Order: sequence, then C-alpha cells, then structure tokens
Amino acid sequence: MRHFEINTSRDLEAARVLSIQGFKHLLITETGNVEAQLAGALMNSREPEAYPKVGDWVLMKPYDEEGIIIDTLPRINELSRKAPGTQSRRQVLAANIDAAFIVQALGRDYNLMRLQRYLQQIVQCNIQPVVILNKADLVPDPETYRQEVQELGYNCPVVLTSALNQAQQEAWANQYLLPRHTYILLGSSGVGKSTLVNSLLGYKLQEEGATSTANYKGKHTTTARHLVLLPNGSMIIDAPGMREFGVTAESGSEGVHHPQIDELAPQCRFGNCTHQHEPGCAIIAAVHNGTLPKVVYHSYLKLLREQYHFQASEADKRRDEKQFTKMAKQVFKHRKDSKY
Ligand SMILES: Nc1nc2c(ncn2[C@@H]2O[C@H](COP(=O)(O)OP(=O)(O)OP(=O)(O)O)[C@@H](O)[C@H]2O)c(=O)[nH]1
Ligand SMILES: [Zn+2]
Repeated sequence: MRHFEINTSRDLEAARVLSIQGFKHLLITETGNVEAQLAGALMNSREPEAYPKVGDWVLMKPYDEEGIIIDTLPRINELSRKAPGTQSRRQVLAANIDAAFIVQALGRDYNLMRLQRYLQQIVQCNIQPVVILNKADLVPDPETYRQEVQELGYNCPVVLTSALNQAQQEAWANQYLLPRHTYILLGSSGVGKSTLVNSLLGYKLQEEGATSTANYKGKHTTTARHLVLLPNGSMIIDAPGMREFGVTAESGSEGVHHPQIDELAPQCRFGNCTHQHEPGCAIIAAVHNGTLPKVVYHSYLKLLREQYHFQASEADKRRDEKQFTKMAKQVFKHRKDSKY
C-alpha cells in the first residue's frame, strides 16, 4: 500500500497486477480496476522475467479508458520455479507474496517428494510456506498424513481440511489469512484450490467466467493466475494446477536448505562437507542413529542433484551466449574491415 505515495506526480499512478492474459494486464488502482498494456520501452529494456507478474506493483499512465504500464516497482520477493520442460530457465510466477499455501489432496494426489520440492523452492524464494492437506474427508486417517508431513522437519504449519466443510475453512482462514497480506495457492490440478477460494469468498468466482474455462468434460479448470480480494481484506492468488514445480538456484540462497540439515552441518568434520561420503559427517551420522529421517536425507540429495543440473545447464547457456557474442563481434569487425 505504501507504494501509492511514491509517485502520483506526472500523472502516473501506482497499481497492482491482478491478472495477465496475453498482452492484457488487469490492474487495480486507488479508483478501481483498469486494463493496461506494457509500454514498448519496458518490453525492450527488460528481460521477460522482469515484466510485470501477478502481484507486482507497477507505475501506470492512464490513456483513454485504459492504461500503459511504464515500469515495475521493486519486488519484495518473487516466487519462481524452473520453467517446465526446459533445462535451466527460471520462471517467475508471482511477486510480493507473504506466504504460499501448498495444497495437496489426501488420497491420490498426496506425494511427499513433490511436497518437498515445493517446500524447498518456496523457502529458497524467501517465502513462508503453509501446507494445506485438503480432501481430508476422503481418507479414514487424515491425522497420519499430517504427522508424516510434520516429520519432514520444515517447521511450517500443516493444515488438515476439507474444502466442502465451511466451518473448517473459516477455522484455518482466521488463523492464516491476515488483512493486507498476499497469499498464493499452489498445487496440482484438481486438488481443490478453486473450491477453497470460492468457499473463502462465499461465492463462486468461476461462474463469473473471468479466468476459468470448461474443458471437454464440462469440468472447470483455472486457466490463469489471478489475484482476488477476500472479504477480510487479504489477497489470494489462485494459480492453475501445475504439473511440474522444478527447483532453481536462487542467488543468495545457494544449496538446498532444510532446517535440521542446516543445523547439523556445522558439526561435520569438513567445512565443505557434501554430506555424501565424507568421514565425520554429522548428517550421515544422524541418519544412522535415526535422528534425521531417511526420507528427508534422500530427498535432500535428490533436490541437490536437481539444483546442480539447473545450475550446470545455466552455465552452459551463459557460455553459449558468450561464444555467440564473440562470434557476432568478429563478424561485425570483418564486415567493417571489408566494408560491406
Ligand atoms: N471430497 C472432496 N472433494 C473436494 C474437496 N475440495 C475440492 N473437491 C472437489 O475436487 C474437484 C476439483 O476441485 P477444484 O477446486 O476445481 O480443483 P483445483 O485445484 O482448483 O483445480 P484446477 O483449477 O484444475 O487447478 C471438484 O470436483 C471439487 O468439488 C474436498 O475437500 N473434499
Ligand atoms: Zn556432512
């Protein structure tokens, strides 16, 4: 909110991005919603990841009934993942997030490794995670799932709920959704993200037809990320179901972080211990004596490998780019020398 004071001169307005569809950006301003497009200068001067994302604060110049986005204001944080299918591209999903809710449905969608990948990436992006185990009504023993997640040792809240139960929604919403804070719901398709948002809103957003489409089965699926204002004044971004949520290597947060592993690491004999084969490794000792669950250690190694691949291919890409620039310079010089 403080951004509103920054620049009201030169007929620029501060606004926040609610949703993006193609070139159309839906913004909320002090006076209402407005559609806006990116200024050409912004597109030319920035990497696509610096283009406005849902949750960004932007400077906008009103133009007719619409607006032109002049610039993105500095982000408090950005939620990113490895772009699906690529080796090494980072994709920013949303910006300025206070906490991310990772939603998994109990039963078929429940997957501990996938959950840890989300946790790792969210923590690495400097965002507080909260795990929501939805569809608790579908399993006979929901509490055992909660315990299993808690044993992963991330010290983050784990909520057990059923989106179909209004009273349960209110209970966790009262505890975790604060006014003026921004949240994002993440998870695979069908885990109940839209049902959760609808029940928090008290009406069906999808029926407004703004950002959801019916697929061939007549089922509604969320097709774009959009930020919605909840009755209590908090804001939540409902993201379409994600098939992949790959880890990246965020600068300033190198390595894979896990609270228990980070705490034990200083006790390893070697300062640069990789916790894989070194003698005197405190992590391996903790796995042997049972204080660090095997599942945590194995996922740690797996995530470390994924991050290594991301970094390695990123380095390849940079080297290729360097070679290309060098080649382009040589061609340019050659053309200049031979004047054609
Ligand atoms: N039994 C049960 N069904 C639920 C619960 N939450 C959601 N559902 C059902 O699960 C189905 C999928 O829910 P959605 O809210 O569309 O899932 P989504 O995560 O938004 O899916 P995408 O929009 O594709 O990302 C719907 O038929 C819901 O009625 C729950 O807690 N219990
Ligand atoms: Zn070690």
